[in-house]
Amino acid sequence: MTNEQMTSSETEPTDDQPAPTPGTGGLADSADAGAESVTDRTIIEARDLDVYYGDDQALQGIDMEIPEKQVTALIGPSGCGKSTFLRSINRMNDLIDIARVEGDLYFREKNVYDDDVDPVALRRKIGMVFQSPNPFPKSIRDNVAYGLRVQGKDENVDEKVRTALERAALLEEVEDQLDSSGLDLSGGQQQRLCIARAIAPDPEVILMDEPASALDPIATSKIEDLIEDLSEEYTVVIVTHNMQQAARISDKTAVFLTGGELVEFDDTDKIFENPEHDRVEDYITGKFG
Ligand SMILES: Nc1ncnc2c1ncn2[C@@H]1O[C@H](COP(=O)(O)OP(=O)(O)OP(=O)(O)O)[C@@H](O)[C@H]1O
Repeated sequence: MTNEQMTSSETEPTDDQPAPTPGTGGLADSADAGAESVTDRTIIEARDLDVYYGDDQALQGIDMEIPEKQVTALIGPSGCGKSTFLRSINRMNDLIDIARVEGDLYFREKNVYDDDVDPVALRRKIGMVFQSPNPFPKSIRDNVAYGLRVQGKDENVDEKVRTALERAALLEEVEDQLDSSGLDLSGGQQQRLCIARAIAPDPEVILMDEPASALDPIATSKIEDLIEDLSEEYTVVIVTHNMQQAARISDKTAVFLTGGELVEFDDTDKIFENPEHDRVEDYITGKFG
């Protein structure tokens, strides 16, 4: 995007949207952005976003406004572009050689694809949890401390590790074994450890790509409870194949359909009880997908 294409809201600080400060990778500081609790303020906005892999288009003209400190679920049949959209938010698609993004993706009104945005700084603010739990072959403590040390946030590491484990609803279970390997935990505990690792550096947004799909029902239910709790402090965007899960835990739901189109985005209750589009109703009621 060129400067000519920028709107004034991206170039001029406003009362509730200060200009990015130096040393923050081109992004505004969360402290600057205000710390009020639940709001309907948009934190992430896609405008006419297209993503291609080589010549194949995976997302078409996506427009979406994701509210802060709420849970937004991305649902839709396999291959419709949910993970691609998730990865475009924190520029994980940059790591895929053939991926190309067109259009705009704003994080707190700053286009994350602008030249002055450092993707590594962006990923500090927008963390990610993957489908399969992937702890490092390190101790529980070092798994959680990893992100802090990488970012030079190495003061009071032990306290920050405990806080992150507590926020991830894992501290009670592992308190006496912080020096044991993260790989010795159960699958559900490993996933909560990965969530603790993601939240230790205190991001603003947590992206989750089917975080419970490899877990049993009890571990899944713990992760769902945790996601609801996390949304008091963080914005959560979650890809799920499980429609009941989306209905249970999300405030907003985006329905993508084949071809990489966002067909409907609304309050979760509206999507599941009275969707606008027949294709969404057919998908929700299991007629396809
Ligand atoms: N690394 C890649 N290289 C090439 N094509 C890709 C890549 N990742 C995804 N695609 C293609 O982009 C389209 C969207 O894929 P994506 O994984 O985003 O969909 P999805 O809705 O998350 O699917 P699923 O529910 O099966 O995980 C698919 O056609 C897929 O084959």
